[in-house]
Amino acid sequence: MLGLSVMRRLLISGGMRGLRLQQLLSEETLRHLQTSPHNTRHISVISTVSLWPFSSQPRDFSQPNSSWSPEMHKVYDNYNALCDTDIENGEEKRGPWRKLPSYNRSIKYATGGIHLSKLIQAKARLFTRNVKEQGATFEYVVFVNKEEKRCVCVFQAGRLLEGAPGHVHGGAIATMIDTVTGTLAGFLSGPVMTANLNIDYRNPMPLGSVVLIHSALDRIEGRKTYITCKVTSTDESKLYTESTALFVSISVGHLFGSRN
Ligand SMILES: CCCCCCCCCCCCCC(=O)SCCNC(=O)CCNC(=O)[C@H](O)C(C)(C)COP(=O)(O)OP(=O)(O)OC[C@H]1O[C@@H](n2cnc3c(N)ncnc32)[C@H](O)[C@@H]1OP(=O)(O)O
Repeated sequence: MLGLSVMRRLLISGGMRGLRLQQLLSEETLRHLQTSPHNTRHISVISTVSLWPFSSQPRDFSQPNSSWSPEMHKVYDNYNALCDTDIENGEEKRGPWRKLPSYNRSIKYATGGIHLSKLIQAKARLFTRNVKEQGATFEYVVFVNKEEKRCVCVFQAGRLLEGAPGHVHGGAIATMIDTVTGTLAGFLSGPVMTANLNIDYRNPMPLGSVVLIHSALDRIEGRKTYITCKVTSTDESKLYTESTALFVSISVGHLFGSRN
């Protein structure tokens, strides 16, 4: 095993494939973290700690896999095509749509001070990405439109998400709504937490369905970001749920118990 000083030199020289926090967060989240005076101390602690240098590239769960139904593939392909880069007069032109990568945890194998050890638990996993069997629970990909301040998630509900017989559990649907609205709020406003989530369940969602979760910014008032959300069939003819969500911007210190 390499000594710590050797590993540190390899990391500094860029000779290893160690991942940094900056590579795992969206540009917007990092910008908010770095510009907020509340976060300066925590981000400087976190960002200087490289992750375990021998870890491989984390798996991006938003990539197609063999559990996806033909419908899931088709809708994914349609939205993915919107993310293509065009070449105009020799210049790369990027449209407003972007596919977001998705990992099963945000920070891996970091070592550090008391703040990090409180936040980072080696065995912690993102709730929606913690089942190894592909297709068993939450299969989803989020596409964001930065200009229109909205996003669309393509979601295939696996068999382990059963609630009412043959149908998706209301809590699993709520989880996906929280995830998608939270992703949009975080994309637009930086670090946030869900303060309020209201859901009207309009129609039962059959297990194995592929649905679209449409989420859009309603308004931002100071620290409050209000998001609306609708879950529909892929042809948008059937409405499964309607919801509204409130996210409140937090400082990183809030996660450590600070109210400042
Ligand atoms: C990092 C990378 C990760 C990868 C990501 C993967 C994506 C996954 C995405 C997953 C996403 C999953 C995300 C999750 O699941 S987050 C987990 C679920 N959420 C929580 O645990 C949050 C718990 N609550 C709190 O921590 C605090 O209460 C918060 C932070 C929300 C506010 O406490 P704070 O002390 O900071 O603020 P404040 O109390 O002064 O309030 C501020 C303003 O807000 C208004 N207000 C507050 N609450 C409510 C309410 N219920 N209805 C209406 N209004 C409310 C309040 O009146 C005030 O308004 P105004 O007086 O200013 O007008």
